Amino acid sequence: MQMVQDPDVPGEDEEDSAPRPVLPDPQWHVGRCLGKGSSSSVWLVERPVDRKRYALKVPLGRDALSDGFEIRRELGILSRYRHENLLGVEGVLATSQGHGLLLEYAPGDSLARLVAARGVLSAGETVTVLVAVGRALDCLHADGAVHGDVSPGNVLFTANGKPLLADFGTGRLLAEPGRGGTGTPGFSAPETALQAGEPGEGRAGDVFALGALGWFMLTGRPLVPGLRLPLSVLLPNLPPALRDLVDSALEEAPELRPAAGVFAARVLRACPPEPLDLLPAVHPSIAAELRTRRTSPPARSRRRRSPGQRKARRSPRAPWEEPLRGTRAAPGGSARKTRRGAGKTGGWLIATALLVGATAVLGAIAVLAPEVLHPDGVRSVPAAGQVQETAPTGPGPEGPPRAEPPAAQLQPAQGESEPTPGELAVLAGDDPLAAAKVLPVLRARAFAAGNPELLGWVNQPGSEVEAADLTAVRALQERGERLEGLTAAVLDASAASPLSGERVRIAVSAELSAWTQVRSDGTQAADPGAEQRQEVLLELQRSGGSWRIAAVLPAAASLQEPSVTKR
Ligand SMILES: Nc1ncnc2c1ncn2[C@@H]1O[C@H](COP(=O)(O)OP(=O)(O)OP(=O)(O)O)[C@@H](O)[C@H]1O
Repeated sequence: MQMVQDPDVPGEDEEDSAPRPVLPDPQWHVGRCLGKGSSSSVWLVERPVDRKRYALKVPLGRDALSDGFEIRRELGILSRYRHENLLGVEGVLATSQGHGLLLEYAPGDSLARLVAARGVLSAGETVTVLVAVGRALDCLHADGAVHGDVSPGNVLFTANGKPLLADFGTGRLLAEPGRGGTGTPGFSAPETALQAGEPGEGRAGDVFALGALGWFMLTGRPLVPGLRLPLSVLLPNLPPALRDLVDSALEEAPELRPAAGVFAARVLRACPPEPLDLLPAVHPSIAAELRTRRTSPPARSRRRRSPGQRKARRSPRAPWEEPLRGTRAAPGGSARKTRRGAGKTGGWLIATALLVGATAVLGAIAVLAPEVLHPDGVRSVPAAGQVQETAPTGPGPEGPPRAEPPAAQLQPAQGESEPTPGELAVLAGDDPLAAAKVLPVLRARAFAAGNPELLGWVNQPGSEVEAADLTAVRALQERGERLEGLTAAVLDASAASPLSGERVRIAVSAELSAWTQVRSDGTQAADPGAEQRQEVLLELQRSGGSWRIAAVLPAAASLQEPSVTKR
């Protein structure tokens, strides 16, 4: 399985290198390091007298959080925001490294670590996270507050698999003075840098980040801003309603994005939520505590139900809202344990869950992202009523892609596999502005033909944009599909950095035509894509005597030099 290395996930060594805080108050015991961010390390602390566990977030620089009075005042404000999907802020503790924030402990670790350990999540698991984070944001937005850094490192899980949105306000408390609030690359809205400091405007930015979170969970990668392809290309088996909702949250225009609460409610209706399989990501000492692993495949009763019963089932609930297995409602509404209650779940549950959980995860990956399971080989995804032959692709992780089309009908038409001599001359020339006008055209042609070979001329080897494009075009190629009619026209290209040197930035205004996603037999495979106008910043790199795209950034990134920075 392809592991995704996320910048939010600290390695073991990195965590070990964080200085262990000493607490003057003897009633606290400091345990293992839970994680390390850019400005703080987080430690498990326990109060042996009542065995209560918390997470203690301590600044990495001693100067931060030195003013205990100011911190307590701010915490007073933060503690106004209470929601079941917001990580609780419990208080302040003096440590050898300044004041630390006492937080609710989330044993299930972070979404960043989960995706790094497992790769893509299933549609149902994605729904579980999106609904929770959407509801937490709705709570903040209703009070005029904005989170500002919704990202996988800031989504944590309880042992029940309930997602908790973390770092609301506390990130700001611990950050060094002068560090901006532009969010995390891949999760910040195109307009974020432009709107910094404008109160109220950030709500749509939070919704964009929520959509980017959905993209991240479903594809296993952060969004590459700019010329983004629709999810229908990458994940044709995704429930269309969920796909459309994620796309709607990622709309370029903030006013077109839904409100967080509306988004959460619609996502919950779009696809049944599933409990998260957290086991691969948690610390070994936590495995026995987890209550989230699936003990059976998503249940579908074969019994016929009356229309009334069907209606009752249709009211969707997030998994953490359901009564735990082994509990039933006692008279008076409270839940009490049955003979197979909590604490007796033991080895059989773990063993069954390991087996079923692993199968479910692999199944989800096979359906949603076959390239994750078969990075170098074609796994055919038959269209409705069709059986396709499979054939191996070439290896080619480095340099121009060498994937071979699996069947004769997938061969690109003459002239679609290479740039024209005129285009080649521009790419090899001295004018990056001219190259910036050709590269998006070639890129669109690669998608129109379902031909990854062309991308070897377009994207810088080893770049994120190359990986994302190859994944998408190979997915199309495997299915024998193409985006018929897709063309790109660059309306304007202007320098966003000095044009001397081997790496330059060009602001590009491009228009993508409408297209139809068609199978090799000409039938339509997904809803047609609409024409779109996009403003992006292309980072071009000249290597091997030719200009290629090294990164695609939101247009707003031109305001930040040298690249988008994380708060
Ligand atoms: N309450 C918690 N319970 C369990 N683990 C936690 C908790 N808070 C943080 N962690 C772990 O520590 C990691 C780092 O925490 P966090 O991201 O809050 O630090 P940070 O300094 O704010 O990071 P950044 O500024 O880079 O966003 C998290 O990704 C998570 O793995």
